[in-house]
Amino acid sequence: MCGIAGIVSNDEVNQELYEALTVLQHRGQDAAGIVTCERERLHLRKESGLVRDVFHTRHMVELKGTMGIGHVRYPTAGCSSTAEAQPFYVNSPYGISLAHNGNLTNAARLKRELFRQDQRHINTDSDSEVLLNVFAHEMQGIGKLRVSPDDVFRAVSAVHRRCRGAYAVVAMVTGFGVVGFRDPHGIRPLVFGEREGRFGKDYMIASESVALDVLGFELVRDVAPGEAVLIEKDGTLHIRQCAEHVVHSPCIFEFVYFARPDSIIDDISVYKARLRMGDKLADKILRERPEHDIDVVIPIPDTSRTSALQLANRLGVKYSEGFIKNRYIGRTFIMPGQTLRKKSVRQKLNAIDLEFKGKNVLLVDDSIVRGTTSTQIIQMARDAGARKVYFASASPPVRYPNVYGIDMPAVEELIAHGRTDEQVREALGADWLVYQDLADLVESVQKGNPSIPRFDTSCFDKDYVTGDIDQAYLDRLSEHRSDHAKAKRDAAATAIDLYNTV
Ligand SMILES: O=P(O)(O)OC[C@H]1O[C@H](OP(=O)(O)OP(=O)(O)O)[C@H](O)[C@@H]1O
Ligand SMILES: NC(=O)CC[C@H](N)C(=O)O
Ligand SMILES: [Mg+2]
Repeated sequence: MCGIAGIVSNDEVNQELYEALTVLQHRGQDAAGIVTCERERLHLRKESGLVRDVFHTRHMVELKGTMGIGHVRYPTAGCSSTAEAQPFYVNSPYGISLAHNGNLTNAARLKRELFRQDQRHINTDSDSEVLLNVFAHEMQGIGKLRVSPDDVFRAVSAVHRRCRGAYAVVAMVTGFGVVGFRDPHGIRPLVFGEREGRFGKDYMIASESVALDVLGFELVRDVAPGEAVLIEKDGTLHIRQCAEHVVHSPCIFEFVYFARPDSIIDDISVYKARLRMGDKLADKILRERPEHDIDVVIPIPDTSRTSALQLANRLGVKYSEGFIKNRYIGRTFIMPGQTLRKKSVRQKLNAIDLEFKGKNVLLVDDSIVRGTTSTQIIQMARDAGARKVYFASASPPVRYPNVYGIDMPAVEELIAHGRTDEQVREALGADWLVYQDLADLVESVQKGNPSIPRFDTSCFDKDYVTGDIDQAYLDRLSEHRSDHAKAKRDAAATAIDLYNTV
């Protein structure tokens, strides 16, 4: 999952883009980048690392201009090399830069097409570079010196015809404006907002509404699936639906784990959705074990806190913060490589023994994916003296790869793949394991906006909303992106790119 942001303002945007990326850091910890436009000149800084490590004062002063876009990356294609940090840039036509959240499912075919038909060179294995070049090629077709909003919208329509998969995008056309668009399924989130600037309106497009809140922008609404929102450099706003067929089906995992609870996605409060997940899970526990002997409910910080609290309330059982999280360690699930993820869980979480000693504890997490967190946490609860360790997951078992921008490519890495719930319980070492039912999860989220017809739930049920995923695709994905394959590729990667401020 990546975070993207774009701002067109009356004032310099460097500091605000930096702040926006900091607020979106939970969506990507691997690399960060900002490109700004000062009249006809672009300024770029991107590098591997967290936002606070990538941008130093010397970079910030160079990032001049009143419009720009930014990106925080969590790789789901290609490798972790700095060469694949975003925004990407092509000089022709017009000088276009682009930041992408999601994952194209037909990137390999498009890459061949771009080379053979469009005579374009793609220098990395990133699907986002492919996406930029498709967009650029369609803009090339305009064949005019000056771009108009119609031209940009036509190019976005062509992107929708050629690209498959998930893409929430901000792109900047040098000297012209910033455009945000979302794939026709609206798999990844994208919102826009406005604010009264010094000489007129300022606009911002971002992955999550929390970035608008923090920067003082008023949320206007979500960018609709297939829609494009274009802000010209003078602040003129244009909006157009650019897709022919739209089936809104956002990724449900955003609500389970990725998004911040204080964000509103597709008119659904992530916080409230998580509270409802807690309610539903409590109801299931009461159904399955009306005579349960749980003494205390303990969340696994951070993400499960919201649903765990509600679950405890509903059960009428004490809630306790028995694990303390080191605030300087990031999210472990989106770290690259299993060795680092494993080590980081222990560095990140520590138990307060007295909350466990002699008690039957119910540990609650939002999800169990590889089982890295839950296996260690259960052991820590036992080491802290718990009598019984029960485990509840606010989402169903993750059994299938995600192909839309979450890096879970290889089924053999998923602890629930090929295992019954009982076998997972055994593998985790828990005394009891309860998973949320998929129908309950969907209901928890959908209740916030019943007009959304469906959600992408593919990692739970193998039903891929774009309809273009078969077993051969999943096999190729697993071969290319398993932890093992990635480690090999990352070691070999080199950086060749546009001049990068150092
Ligand atoms: O089964 P796993 O492969 O371990 O993945 C699932 C865990 O990873 C995530 O936590 P993470 O530490 O990434 O972030 P958080 O602090 O937001 O909970 C998620 O909240 C689960 O705790
Ligand atoms: N998580 C994402 O959205 C990743 C975007 C893009 N596929 C990349 O790997 O850089
Ligand atoms: Mg967690």
